[in-house]
Amino acid sequence: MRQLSLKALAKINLGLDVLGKRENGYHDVRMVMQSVYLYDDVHIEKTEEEGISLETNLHFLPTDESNIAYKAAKLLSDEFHLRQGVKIALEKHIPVAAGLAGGSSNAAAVLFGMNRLFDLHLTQEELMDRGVKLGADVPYCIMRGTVLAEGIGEKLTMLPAMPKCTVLIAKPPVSVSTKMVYEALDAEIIQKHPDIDGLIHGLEHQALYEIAACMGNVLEDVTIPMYPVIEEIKKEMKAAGALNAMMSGSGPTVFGLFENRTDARKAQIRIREKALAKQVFVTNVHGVRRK
Ligand SMILES: C[C@](O)(CO)[C@H](O)COP(=O)(O)OP(=O)(O)OC[C@H]1O[C@@H](n2ccc(N)nc2=O)[C@H](O)[C@@H]1O
Ligand SMILES: Nc1ncnc2c1ncn2[C@@H]1O[C@H](COP(=O)(O)OP(=O)(O)OP(=O)(O)O)[C@@H](O)[C@H]1O
Repeated sequence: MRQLSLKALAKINLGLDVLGKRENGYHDVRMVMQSVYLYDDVHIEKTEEEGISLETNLHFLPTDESNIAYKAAKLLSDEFHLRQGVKIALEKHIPVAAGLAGGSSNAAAVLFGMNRLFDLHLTQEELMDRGVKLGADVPYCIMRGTVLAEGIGEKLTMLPAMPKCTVLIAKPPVSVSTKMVYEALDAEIIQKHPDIDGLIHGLEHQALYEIAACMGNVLEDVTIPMYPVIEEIKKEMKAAGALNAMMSGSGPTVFGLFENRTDARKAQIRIREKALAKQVFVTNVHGVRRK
């Protein structure tokens, strides 16, 4: 096999709680993660000449070592002293710096793809051990599906798959630094912890209303005061019939869960008309078939 084309899925956080802070600045989290059917296309090709080359359709993204997909390729290439090179093409659709793990998902796809192309025989767990060196969300992006993430996000437990529903995703035109959001959280007292156990209970009982009611993200307290547009988008989604709407990750993207695709479409149009966000996608949760 010389080349592979992979779908690097975006994630949303159905629940995001922060439990404490470590000496290295990272935070202990308890999160329920969910893959959605919004993805970047990642093409990976093995080349005869050594070295890594990367291209992308987004002119503002770096194509050197500072691209996390490049870092992923370098990590495996160095560790396994690969004699052949790799050519990566990223066709980005996932909004950037959005709280949707776009970069992490690209890195996960490169680790997964190179493991196949170069016959490295790494297990999923071994790939995830390498992934966490690149970013806290990368191990999850390798595992995908509905997952409880603990530790700094790398301790993963599979959960029952999210019941089918429509997900509306809206990224307002502001960019948020994850590092800055976590640092700003340190100056705050967390007012209300989300009900992660309630979310898990809802998933176990396939109870979409309970899941929606238990959604919560402590990082909203940091990001929403900075960007009130997030709250406005949440309100639009709820007014259009969303079971609930919330910020994903460190933001600024908002997602809403809908039982009805027509309502999600209506909300999409209103959000665009009111110029709250241009990047608005009607999509679905992505179930992952387990062996
Ligand atoms: C906000 C989330 O996306 C929710 O899924 C993740 O917790 C962040 O995952 P990520 O972007 O892959 O995180 P990394 O790239 O490893 O870290 C970016 C920055 O976020 C902060 N960070 C990240 C994860 C974590 N558990 N605690 C942290 O404090 C650190 O300051 C770090 O410098
Ligand atoms: N392959 C990549 N795709 C997107 N962004 C990348 C990539 N490589 C490096 N970056 C840089 O990483 C930063 C964060 O981008 P990304 O889209 O991964 O953020 P995010 O959606 O907030 O991720 P997370 O939810 O994991 O915090 C951007 O400023 C971008 O320039």
